Amino acid sequence: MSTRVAVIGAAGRMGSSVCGAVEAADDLELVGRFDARDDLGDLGGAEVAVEFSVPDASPGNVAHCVGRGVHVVVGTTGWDEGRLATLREQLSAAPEVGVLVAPNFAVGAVLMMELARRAAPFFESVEVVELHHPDKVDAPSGTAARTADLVGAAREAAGCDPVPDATTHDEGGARGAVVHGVPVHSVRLRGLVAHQEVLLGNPGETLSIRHDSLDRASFMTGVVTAVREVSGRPGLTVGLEHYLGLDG
Ligand SMILES: NC(=O)C1=CN([C@@H]2O[C@H](COP(=O)(O)OP(=O)(O)OC[C@H]3O[C@@H](n4cnc5c(N)ncnc54)[C@H](OP(=O)(O)O)[C@@H]3O)[C@@H](O)[C@H]2O)C=CC1
Ligand SMILES: O=C(O)C1=N[C@H](C(=O)O)C[C@H](O)C1
Repeated sequence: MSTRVAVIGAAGRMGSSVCGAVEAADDLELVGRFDARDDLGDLGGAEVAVEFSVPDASPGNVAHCVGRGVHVVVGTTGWDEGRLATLREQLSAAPEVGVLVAPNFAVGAVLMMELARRAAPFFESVEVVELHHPDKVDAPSGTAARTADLVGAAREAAGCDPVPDATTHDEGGARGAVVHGVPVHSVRLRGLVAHQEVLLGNPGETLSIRHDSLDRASFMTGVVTAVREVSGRPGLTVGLEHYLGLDG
């Protein structure tokens, strides 16, 4: 039997790719495409919804799905701690529903974040550079914010000093946004898709960990895996690493 799937944000760059990936999978059936201004209603009878819209709309869309007992795979950015806490409350009233919020569905990007988290306590300096297509509306990227959070927490737990930085004058913000003590720099360039480099430095050596999504196909294996598994993982999961067995 096929799993019935609805896509929210279906006309967008990611949504349209996800519709294609669902249609190409023998065990999945695309039962609804929803976009801005559409009434989500009963989500076309879907068992699982995939949500790739815009940061301001995503929490409302996900709450709608949870309220109807529909499992959700969420790729939209902007899910800060406050939004996640509200979602956890909503899920406590629907304990059978599974929601995965993942800032990046590319397997290589998940590995990049994990490698950066593990490497960060061994270096004095760490900075994140994310590079994306110029139609992206949010900065820093969700992946960069998550990477900086993981790296910052790992360094805190290991008792690392703050990253060294003698800057005293930065009126233009050239040193980037600081997330969990980690400088994050955002590049927007025509021709790019989604790229990130984590730079680590010690006296006499540097380590660069880079991931490149050259095509949105890079996200589809992760999305389809999540669609297949989300109903078996009730409650809130943050990060695809938990579905890939990388959380041990
Ligand atoms: N987790 C991951 O692996 C990835 C995450 N992303 C994230 O996914 C999100 C979407 O990216 P992308 O596809 O490039 O963006 P797009 O702008 O191409 O697509 C977003 C779509 O959502 C629609 N939309 C706007 N408001 C609503 C609403 N209230 N309900 C439903 N749909 C709505 C937009 O319609 P309209 O244009 O008419 O406003 C548009 O069609 C971003 O947050 C991005 O960062 C992107 C790639 C990978
Ligand atoms: O908007 C994008 O394109 C992407 N958004 C996500 C993010 O903000 O991290 C994932 C990936 O980087 C592509």
